[in-house]
Amino acid sequence: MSAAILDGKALAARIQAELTCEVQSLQERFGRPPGLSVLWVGDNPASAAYVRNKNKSGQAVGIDVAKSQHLKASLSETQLLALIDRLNADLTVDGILVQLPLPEHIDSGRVLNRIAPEKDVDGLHPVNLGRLVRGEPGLRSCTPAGVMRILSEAGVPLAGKTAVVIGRSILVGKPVALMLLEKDATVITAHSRTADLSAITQMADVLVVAAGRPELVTAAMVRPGAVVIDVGINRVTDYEGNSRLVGDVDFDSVREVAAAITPVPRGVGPMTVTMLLANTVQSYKQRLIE
Ligand SMILES: Nc1nc(=O)c2c([nH]1)NC[C@@H]1CN(c3ccc(C(=O)N[C@@H](CCC(=O)O)C(=O)O)cc3)C=[N+]21
Ligand SMILES: [Mg+2]
Repeated sequence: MSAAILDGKALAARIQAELTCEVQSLQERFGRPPGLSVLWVGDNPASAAYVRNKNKSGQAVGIDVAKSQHLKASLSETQLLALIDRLNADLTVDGILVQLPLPEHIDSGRVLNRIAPEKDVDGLHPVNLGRLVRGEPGLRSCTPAGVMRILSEAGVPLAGKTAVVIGRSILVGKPVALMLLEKDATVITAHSRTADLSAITQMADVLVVAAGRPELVTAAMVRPGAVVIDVGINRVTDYEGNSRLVGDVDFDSVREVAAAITPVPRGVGPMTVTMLLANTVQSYKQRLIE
């Protein structure tokens, strides 16, 4: 048996087409497009492609990304906080995203706390994370939201199922575990200190892998018929010196045992970007009403 491939890129394209129509009609009704400012500080090479995708896709659906900025690595924390204050006060900006990681000399917690919660399209402000914990509506982090959308579009049942999340980051592991719990899954969070990871992962009906370790999950760790969502994105160089992207899941072996699996690239990554755009539109509409 070979798993169904959950095509995140195709789903992303479909949702972005819907967003394009919606943005067009919002623009006509309210006289301005939704605005998104992506702030990229320094030159972390991994961030370049992601930031480019966010701005390019934003523009493609009609979101105004003119206030996105690439800032020099020597920018002080004080300068970054002052910039966020200006964007918070700017009525044409509906969404602010500070690309992580930030340079060492900047405290990312303090920066994320400064973003107005109603413009926090990354869903990382304590207010939005608190709303998630409490099961209240609010802006939800993009990668976890993308994972949940892939599962719902594929019709994967969650209530009463065992979901295992590998990884406990604030960007992915913790919020996705809460979202799975909200859908009545029995959720286990495994991480780098978990004893006998394989025994835990073999329990999973749904396995979400956000460990940040290339091809950590092999076929022997996966229960036959499980649904596997690979959040990892790692650039590796093979013995011939060729560079390629791999996930945290050994795709070629796991696809032989899983019922369904997301590829890397073209899996979760494009959905992360799409959920960012959806959050920006949500924030725009919310801010119009309030
Ligand atoms: N504040 C913040 N919010 C984030 O959401 C955030 C972040 N920081 N830091 C880094 C991670 C990573 N991330 C991705 C975005 C797009 C792709 C993406 O477009 N991937 C494509 C192409 C990948 C490629 O070709 O390099 C794919 O998987 O098919 C992947 C990963 C957002 N992140
Ligand atoms: Mg860890």
